[in-house]
Amino acid sequence: MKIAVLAGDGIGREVTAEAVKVLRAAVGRTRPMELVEAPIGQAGVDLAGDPLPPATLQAARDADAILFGSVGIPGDEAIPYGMRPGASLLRLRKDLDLFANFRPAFLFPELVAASTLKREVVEGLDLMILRELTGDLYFGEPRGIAPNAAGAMEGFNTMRYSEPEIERIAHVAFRAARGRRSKVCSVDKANVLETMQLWRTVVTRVGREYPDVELRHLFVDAAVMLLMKEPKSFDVMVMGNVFGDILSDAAAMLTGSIGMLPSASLGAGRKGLYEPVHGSAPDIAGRDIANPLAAILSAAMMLRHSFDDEATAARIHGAVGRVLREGLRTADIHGPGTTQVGTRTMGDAVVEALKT
Ligand SMILES: NC(=O)c1ccc[n+]([C@@H]2O[C@H](COP(=O)([O-])OP(=O)(O)OC[C@H]3O[C@@H](n4cnc5c(N)ncnc54)[C@H](O)[C@@H]3O)[C@@H](O)[C@H]2O)c1
Ligand SMILES: CC(C)[C@H](C(=O)O)[C@@H](O)C(=O)O
Ligand SMILES: [Mg+2]
Repeated sequence: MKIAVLAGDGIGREVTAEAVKVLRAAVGRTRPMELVEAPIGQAGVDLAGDPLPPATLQAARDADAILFGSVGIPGDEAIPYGMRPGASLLRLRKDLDLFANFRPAFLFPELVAASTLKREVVEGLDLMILRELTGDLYFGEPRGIAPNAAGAMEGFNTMRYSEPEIERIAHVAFRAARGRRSKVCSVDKANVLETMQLWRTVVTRVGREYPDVELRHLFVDAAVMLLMKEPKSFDVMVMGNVFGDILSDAAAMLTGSIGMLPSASLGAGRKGLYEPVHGSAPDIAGRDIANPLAAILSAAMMLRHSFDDEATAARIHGAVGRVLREGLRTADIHGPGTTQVGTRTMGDAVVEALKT
């Protein structure tokens, strides 16, 4: 198992350290594991003058899987695109053609009280947001800021999806649904945008190859509303890059905290990039208070998808559940009757729970 560890910036470093700790403890001596650490994001700029240094890209290409933390620094939205920490992650996803981003929103029973919604609305929640990750406004050309014909500065980005790009993510959605509750909800904005009109046409056509899977279409505005109103009515929700970015953070409120949401970015093969959905959280970085469970659960997804080790993945999931049952909580999910702990203590507790 060759794993590139790209911890990045801010709390990315703190939570990745805990994920690595848990990974080492869970895998133990059962398989040889080589961890290759490399800088990315602002850490890449500081060390090598590039948010994605060539050596880091090479380490990611050479690895069987990538464990990613988060990238970003305060005010980075003002940095030119190429040098912006976030651009490193986008380049990596594109270079490795990791087009299918699985963002499960699963509510641990112990965290029902931490959810923003009422118990009956969220109890037992288990939905999968599948976000297309290498197209859309994120990568469409032309893009930029330039003077327009009237001499005013104009910012522009292009929403683009080709038929093959939509087809491949649609197939992933229907196949994923077959292993779950056989329902796909495709989220678009076909009532306004041509790109999304094509999206709906292609998803509908691909859906005919999966007559056993129920297909429903929603416009993104209604989808967000229904996600909050009746989240348990969904199974797999498939959507483009931009809507997936937004809806997955919204889903965090159903599961108690963004610190609970892991993700897997996959391509055609077994290789994947695994990262918490959250960012570098500069507001809490360096204080040992970030929730490391999303990163730890991302490591479990890595074992499942890249190394076909369902048993160890399930052990990690079980250990997280046990720690929550014991009442341990980081600040973001802390409430009455629970014990607040820091990032490192939470990681240690998961390692301990693996032994029982
Ligand atoms: N995948 C990534 O690397 C990624 C994802 C999102 C944002 N970012 C970057 O991160 C930086 C900050 O962005 P943001 O503030 O919009 O989003 P963020 O996800 O970093 O933080 C949003 C809020 O959630 C909290 N939070 C996030 N993760 C948490 C955790 N594990 N435990 C407890 N609380 C947590 C933060 O304290 C903050 O209040 C920006 O530079 C942004 O571009 C990176
Ligand atoms: C940091 C940023 C580029 C990234 C995205 O928008 O994809 C993040 O928000 C995410 O959700 O992974
Ligand atoms: Mg995001």
